[in-house]
Amino acid sequence: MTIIQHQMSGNHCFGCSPDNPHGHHIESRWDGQVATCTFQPQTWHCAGSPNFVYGGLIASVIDCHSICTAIAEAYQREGRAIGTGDGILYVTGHLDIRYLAAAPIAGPLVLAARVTEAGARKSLVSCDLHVGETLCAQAEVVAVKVPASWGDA
Ligand SMILES: CCCCCCCCCCCCCCCC(=O)SCCNC(=O)CCNC(=O)[C@H](O)C(C)(C)COP(=O)(O)OP(=O)(O)OC[C@H]1O[C@@H](n2cnc3c(N)ncnc32)[C@H](O)[C@@H]1OP(=O)(O)O
Repeated sequence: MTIIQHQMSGNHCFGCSPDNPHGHHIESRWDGQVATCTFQPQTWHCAGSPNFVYGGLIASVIDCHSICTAIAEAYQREGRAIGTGDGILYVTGHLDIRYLAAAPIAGPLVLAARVTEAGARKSLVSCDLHVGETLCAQAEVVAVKVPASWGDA
């Protein structure tokens, strides 16, 4: 399965660049419809309780995974392999997360995202985050298309 982040160059993102030494290095696997991601939280990613994952970390991995899903789907819609030809870039316009159950720090966090609506300037992405059988968070993300030059600004 294609790892979205491995197909793109010039990515400095804290959440998903393979090259940011301080980042989360998430990897989003795209099957053409759904992108999945597994993230192993560390003990220091905890919330007030040492047993549960910090909500901001959950938002961070959902954000990156969802935007990369929007990017992958946009390349596919144009009939191009990810990262080929003129660059396609989306940013987060809106991130709406419902935290449904505390996520155990033992993890792993398992994310699944899909584009539910795609337009010329924006895509809507729906993302579920499970730990084991438990749906811990559910998000709706508005991904807004920006010029590729945004990545260099
Ligand atoms: C290719 C080169 C390689 C580069 C290297 C590779 C990198 C590869 C991986 C990167 C992965 C990064 C993953 C991390 C993602 C972040 O963390 S991005 C950082 C956080 N986000 C930001 O900083 C965005 C800041 N905001 C902005 O720049 C601008 O407000 C936006 C979001 C671009 C919108 O600009 P705008 O000119 O207002 O857009 P506008 O034309 O008015 O709206 C377009 C559409 O989006 C909708 N929209 C706009 N804003 C919103 C909003 N906030 N809520 C809802 N809808 C909205 C509008 O209603 C409109 O919809 P339609 O009318 O078309 O239906």
